[in-house]
Amino acid sequence: MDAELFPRARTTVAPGAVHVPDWLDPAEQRELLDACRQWARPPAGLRTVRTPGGGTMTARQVCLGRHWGVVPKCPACGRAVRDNPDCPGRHEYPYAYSRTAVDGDGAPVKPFPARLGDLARRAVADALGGPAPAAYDIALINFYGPGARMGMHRDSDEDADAPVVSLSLGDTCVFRFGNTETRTRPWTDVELRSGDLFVFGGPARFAYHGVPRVHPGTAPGELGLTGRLNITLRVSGR
Ligand SMILES: O=C(O)CCC(=O)C(=O)O
Ligand SMILES: [Fe+2]
Repeated sequence: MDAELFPRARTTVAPGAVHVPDWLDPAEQRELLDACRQWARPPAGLRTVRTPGGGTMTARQVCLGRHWGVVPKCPACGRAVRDNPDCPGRHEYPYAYSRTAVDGDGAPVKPFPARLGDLARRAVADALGGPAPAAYDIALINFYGPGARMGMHRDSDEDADAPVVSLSLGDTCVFRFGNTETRTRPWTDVELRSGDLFVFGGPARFAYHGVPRVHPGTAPGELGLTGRLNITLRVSGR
């Protein structure tokens, strides 16, 4: 498998953005994968995410705690998205969090397990040091099958600036971590492998990032996963 002579080093990719290789051991990875398989079952299970322009994302997703997706109505004022420029809500972009799988089967989203909150706090403490916020309450789990990728975007639908915690399982990917101003360069490409942790908070919290490539067939054989899973843990602030 990974035959490096030396363990991969932890890297600060930008102030507030830290990559910790091999943060989850093989047993923890398997346990998390088993849990993801349960969470991916209906109701409110793994779904294809629609994009505002009528397309679909190539990574499929399941949410815990809050459902993230395209909403036809603004959660702040109840009017059609893009239809009320005076609203303090999120009219500029029709994604939002809700309690049900509004763009899926409509079922209530599964609860956010307390142990994922514990994991998130441990991750923040390990990666960034210092105290971690208590309030982790959202998990977005993305499954990358053959050819799936994710375009450059910011995680900006939360009402909190707590660090985002990202855990990777299965195939290795190229994770592109950019800047807070534009979705273009400068960026840094980081290889995320099964068990790796990436945390972005502080000045890096709202940086653009994406997954331009997943390397098929690179998952550790003993994990038993074809493809890649990424779990991001977040604080909704609501
Ligand atoms: O798959 C990844 O590593 C990144 C996922 C991501 O950026 C997101 O879910 O917002
Ligand atoms: Fe993201």
